[in-house]
Amino acid sequence: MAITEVILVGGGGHAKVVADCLQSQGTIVKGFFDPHQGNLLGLTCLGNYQSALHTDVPVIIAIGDNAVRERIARHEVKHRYFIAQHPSVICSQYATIGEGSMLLHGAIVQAGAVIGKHVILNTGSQVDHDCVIGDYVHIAPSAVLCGGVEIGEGALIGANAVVRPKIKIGKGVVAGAGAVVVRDVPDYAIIAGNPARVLKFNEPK
Ligand SMILES: CC(=O)SCCNC(=O)CCNC(=O)[C@H](O)C(C)(C)COP(=O)(O)OP(=O)(O)OC[C@H]1O[C@@H](n2cnc3c(N)ncnc32)[C@H](O)[C@@H]1OP(=O)(O)O
Repeated sequence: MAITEVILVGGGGHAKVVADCLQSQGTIVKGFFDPHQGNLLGLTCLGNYQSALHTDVPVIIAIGDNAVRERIARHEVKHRYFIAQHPSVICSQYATIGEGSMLLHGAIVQAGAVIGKHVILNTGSQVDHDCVIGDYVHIAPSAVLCGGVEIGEGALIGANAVVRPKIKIGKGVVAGAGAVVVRDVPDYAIIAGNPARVLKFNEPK
């Protein structure tokens, strides 16, 4: 089997988890691009984000911040994007996964789910049947999306949140850690609690 090489864009905490995930799936992480040139599991820093424009090795934008990940994907880096999928992930053969997405340790994706581009399905998150997840979304650790949930572009579903079946969550929404989402959520709302209520709204992009 051919050994795949990948380069990460980003060198923070999320990149650390993604690098570990990639190595666990047998992929060689050649290094990372990061303006801060931090220490990432002993990997080689290859320069800042601009340097990433010049690589032809497949890339993953391993940055947890949805807006930054989107900005880099849209404007700065034009690449072949790789999908990270830890060996512990359970992903239905009837699900589709967009380029650049990261399915981290223990995530579960069920039949009929459609996952967009550059999405993070973080540790132990669950995306059940027929969910539709927009580009640049982050489903945080242990969050649970019941069947048929729709999540708009760039939303963050916080750690351990639960979303009831067939709920529609707008773009740019932030659902707080532990939120229990029982009704549809408008674009850019920040919600929290059980049942989740709107705290305020983010500025639309
Ligand atoms: C690997 C990883 O680390 S992935 C990381 C994933 N990230 C997360 O899960 C974090 C998600 N973010 C949150 O939960 C945040 O607390 C947010 C977005 C809900 C709110 O953040 P902020 O806008 O900064 O609000 P702030 O902290 O000022 O709190 C505002 C009020 O909401 C309450 N509140 C904040 N978060 C929550 C929450 N998760 N559940 C219930 N209430 C909350 C606060 O107690 C406060 O109440 P008060 O006004 O009565 O004092």
